[in-house]
Amino acid sequence: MDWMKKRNSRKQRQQRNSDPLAASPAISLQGAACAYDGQQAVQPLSWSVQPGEFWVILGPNGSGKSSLLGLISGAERASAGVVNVQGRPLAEYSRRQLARELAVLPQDGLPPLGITVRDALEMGRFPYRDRFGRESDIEAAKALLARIAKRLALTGLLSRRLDELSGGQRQRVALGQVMAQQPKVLLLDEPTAYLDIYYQLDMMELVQEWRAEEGLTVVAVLHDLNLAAQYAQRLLLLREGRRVAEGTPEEVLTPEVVGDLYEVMPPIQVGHEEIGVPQLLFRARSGKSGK
Ligand SMILES: Nc1ncnc2c1ncn2[C@@H]1O[C@H](COP(=O)(O)OP(=O)(O)OP(=O)(O)O)[C@@H](O)[C@H]1O
Repeated sequence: MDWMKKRNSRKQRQQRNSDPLAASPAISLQGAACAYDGQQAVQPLSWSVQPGEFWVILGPNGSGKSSLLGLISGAERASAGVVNVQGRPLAEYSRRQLARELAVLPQDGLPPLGITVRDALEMGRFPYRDRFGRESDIEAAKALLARIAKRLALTGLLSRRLDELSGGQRQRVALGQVMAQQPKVLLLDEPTAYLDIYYQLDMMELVQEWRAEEGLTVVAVLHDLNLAAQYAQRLLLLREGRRVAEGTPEEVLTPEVVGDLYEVMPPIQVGHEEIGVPQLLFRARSGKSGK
């Protein structure tokens, strides 16, 4: 029987090798740049994100983080180079095809519209509807939305209008909407910007769980370095549209690198006993607070 096992594993290897997507990064940039009216917001960048990885992009205001997400999502056209998603150049995707592969959760989530939570979740299914707005398997779609609502504790809110929800609840609905889209890659642009600590952790935990269960690839822009250190497997640090560092939180979030990047006093690094990742305490330039 050994020969059979060997033959099967050889066959599997060959199948993997002959499948051009099998070894593809989820996202790859080759010299990709973004410019507005000739001003470079992202300098030519080559960068790869492997399937299932959790990346966080960090950098000061105006360093090109959102522009980089825009390049990956196709919201911004590359002024140079190539962007591939799931092994295929962005330019080759139709809008619907891309929406099945990649979803974006913006900073302000969903606006406080008069539509219900149920409607908002259903809107996430747009890449799977035909031109008459029908799903090919209505029952499966209903079951999916019910699972998502349960998971996000939205079941009791399905008939509520978005303008009757808190900002934190609306951000949860926004996450539910992108979950309904069933993407393989999720881009998050400061998803916790307007949330209190409870909802910040809640949002990051939900994304982390989704990633762990379904092998989702995640790229998030965050301003909170300590939150980034807790969730990211890898960090990309930008300044003036250029990569200044890349690596694990332990490798990258050193007091020197962070102090230099944000032009602040090098923060005090404390090892968090429970979670085992570096956490940073910032201090005013004078070394005193409140002055
Ligand atoms: N639509 C636009 N038109 C012209 N310039 C733009 C546009 N969007 C961004 N920029 C410029 O590109 C540069 C990078 O901006 P970007 O928003 O990508 O930075 P960021 O790191 O996401 O900033 P922040 O942390 O403040 O959100 C900035 O100089 C900004 O002024």
